[in-house]
Amino acid sequence: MKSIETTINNIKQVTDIRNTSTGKPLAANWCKGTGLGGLTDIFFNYVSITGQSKPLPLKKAAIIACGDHGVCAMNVSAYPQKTTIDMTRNYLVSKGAVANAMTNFSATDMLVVDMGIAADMSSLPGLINKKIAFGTENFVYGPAMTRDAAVKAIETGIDLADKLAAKGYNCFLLGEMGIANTTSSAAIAAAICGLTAEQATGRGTNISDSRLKIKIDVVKKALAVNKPNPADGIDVLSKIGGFEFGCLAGVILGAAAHDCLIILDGFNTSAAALIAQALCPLSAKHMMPSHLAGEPAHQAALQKLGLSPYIDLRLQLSETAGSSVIARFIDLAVQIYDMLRTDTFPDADILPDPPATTQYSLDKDIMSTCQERIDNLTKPIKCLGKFEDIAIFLAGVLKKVQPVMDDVTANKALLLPYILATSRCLKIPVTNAYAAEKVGLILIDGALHMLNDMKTFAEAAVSVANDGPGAGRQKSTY
Ligand SMILES: O=C(O)c1ccc[n+]([C@@H]2O[C@H](COP(=O)([O-])O)[C@@H](O)[C@H]2O)c1
Ligand SMILES: Cc1cc2nc[nH]c2cc1C
Repeated sequence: MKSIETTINNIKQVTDIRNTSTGKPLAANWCKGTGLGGLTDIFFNYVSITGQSKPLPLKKAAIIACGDHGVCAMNVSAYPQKTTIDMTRNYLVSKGAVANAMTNFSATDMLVVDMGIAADMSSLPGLINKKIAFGTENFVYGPAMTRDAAVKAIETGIDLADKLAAKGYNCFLLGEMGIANTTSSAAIAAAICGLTAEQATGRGTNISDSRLKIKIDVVKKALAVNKPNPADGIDVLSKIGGFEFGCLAGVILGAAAHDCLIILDGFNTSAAALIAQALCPLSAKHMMPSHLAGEPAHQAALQKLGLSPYIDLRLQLSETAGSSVIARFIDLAVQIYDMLRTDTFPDADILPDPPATTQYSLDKDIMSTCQERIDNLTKPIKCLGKFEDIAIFLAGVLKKVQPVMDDVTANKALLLPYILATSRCLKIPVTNAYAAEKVGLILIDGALHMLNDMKTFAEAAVSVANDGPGAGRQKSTY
């Protein structure tokens, strides 16, 4: 197993390939296209990080690190701690979680790692057992883990990345599962970005106002009791972190040392990234952001990392939902690049701003049945924002609770204005009509993967919410 220090020593600076002699032909080919908006940055960040002179499609691995948190005892989540076990089973047995749907959507191989679930998981087939302890200590009273355990968690992630890079993976998507871990990530962001507990703490799994008050107080106490040193990533991780965050920080360092791309996801993956950056500032240059999550400190965390999100889908999760979208956009950008290089990119209109809209006739009953199903899929309620809106809209237009991509293709002429409008989730919109249609269809494909690949709480035997808007709405019998 490689040490943190050896790994860090192998991480190189990333330079924008457009400023190098290898990159000039790439830039010249790409410039033949017009109206490619945010795809331009996505494409050049990918090739710059991976140092490719002939851009290739991605070979993607998702690492879902799972761990429990002693701080769960403070009543800071909308779900019982057992949900960490339930969801880990769901990834591997029922295969009905967001991470299953999204890795299907982005053709990503998924690995699930037990870094510290508070139960014996040894009988679960497919689970990579790297358990460090049965959950962290409650960091309100003292450090979450020892310094040695923090180092071990990071080195576990480095080792996973080393092995995957040796198999040819060049892109890493990060995911995590751990009830109460947004209390940890809020504390990490507060410590490293210099935020108050109030600024850093959000609703996580969508907790009520009363739990949010408790959670803010818990973060305040954790910072006062532990006094993490923001300049020392291991100190921060050991005092207020989680085993899964250590693993993901290690994956980032290991992947960066192999010139691989790391695509961040929600707030929790940014907390892991802040730890990696504290250990090795250069590692942040190997990361690409995806979406802006609902947690209030996500913006500050991304800013500290020097990143600006490409999309806003109102997602509140780190289960590869945002990173899968960016992975699909990279694959699209590589296809477009190939067409530009070979002069086969179709002539396309430049769209007006804003694009044309259409009034659709919507079946409200079908939409509310679809909404109920989505609320009962194994995820915190309302955490998939725009994906949920897209699926419900399509159900209403196509008059089918669970439409599929073939239904969209069969009704493409009708749906085209909606498809083009959907493409506008990119912060720098694509105005080329050909590319905008592809971008819109990718988002629709993601939404329909969520709707059709995910299982309900009852089907996957996952615990439902006991607080916030999910309580009562999510049913263990649905
Ligand atoms: O990463 C995010 O942006 C994010 C935001 C809200 C919730 N989560 C997920 O919800 C769980 C933690 O939420 P909580 O309320 O239990 O702290 C954990 O399993 C995360 O994967 C993740
Ligand atoms: C509560 C909950 C938290 C999660 N975190 C990641 N996936 C999740 C799914 C559920 C259901």
